[in-house]
Amino acid sequence: MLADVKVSAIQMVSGEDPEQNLARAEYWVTEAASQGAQIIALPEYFPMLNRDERAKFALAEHFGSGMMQDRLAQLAQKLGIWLVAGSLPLKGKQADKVTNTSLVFDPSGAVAARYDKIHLFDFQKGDECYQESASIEAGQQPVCFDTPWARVGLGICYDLRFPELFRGLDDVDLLVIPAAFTVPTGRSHWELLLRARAVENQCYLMAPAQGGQHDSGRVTWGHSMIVDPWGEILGQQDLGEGIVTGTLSKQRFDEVRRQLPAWLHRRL
Ligand SMILES: O=C(O)CCC(=O)C(=O)O
Repeated sequence: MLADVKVSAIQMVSGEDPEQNLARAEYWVTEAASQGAQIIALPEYFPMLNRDERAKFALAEHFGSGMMQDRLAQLAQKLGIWLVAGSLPLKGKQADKVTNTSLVFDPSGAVAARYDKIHLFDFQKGDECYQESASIEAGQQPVCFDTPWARVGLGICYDLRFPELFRGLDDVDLLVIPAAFTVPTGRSHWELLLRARAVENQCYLMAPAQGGQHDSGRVTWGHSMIVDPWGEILGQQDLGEGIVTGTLSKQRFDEVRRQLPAWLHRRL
């Protein structure tokens, strides 16, 4: 179903102040829209990247109401774009957990999709230690949604390592994977995994990331990227805030699947 469309991945270096981060996100999304992007995606935890789990709980909203969701809906509506709002914490079913959720707003400001991160990042290497499973309620459902140009599948950060999640989606044209990768894993695996997911699914992939030194002391890998169905990198930003824009081309998409019909050769 793909039709040509411009898309943008926003890279951020979110600090601890949600108001400041939201304002930066609004600025960059507006900038991307002014460059003609119709589908714009923010990174994981764009409203706040913090080591303090309690701050995440304080920020979490109920699904369907709250300042962050209102601002994002208004932004999508004002600009007339599809906004994949990276991820933000929403209140979970369990009182002691939140979800790590990507909300998608359509140009009317309505929520077109909700994806809760399925695979939780528990990791220990040197100084870097994360235990997402202690505070995050895992999602259960793979999610994709349709825009007028493309069917889009969603994943968040660590999900990138689980190819079966994306293979299970219904023939998407574009994968959007907001992230905040660590430096050691990013250096070794980020580009490799992004390009592999694009090549094996023969689709476009856009990965908006956190990238740089954050107020909290955390450092993230960045390298936001747009990859085409052949695995070529259409654009990337190493570190710091900015926009990566690219055009999804129907001609290129069809050509890759025609020349190398691996998608058709799957043994389901
Ligand atoms: O998979 C990785 O290496 C990083 C994942 C991560 O940072 C996350 O899911 O928050």
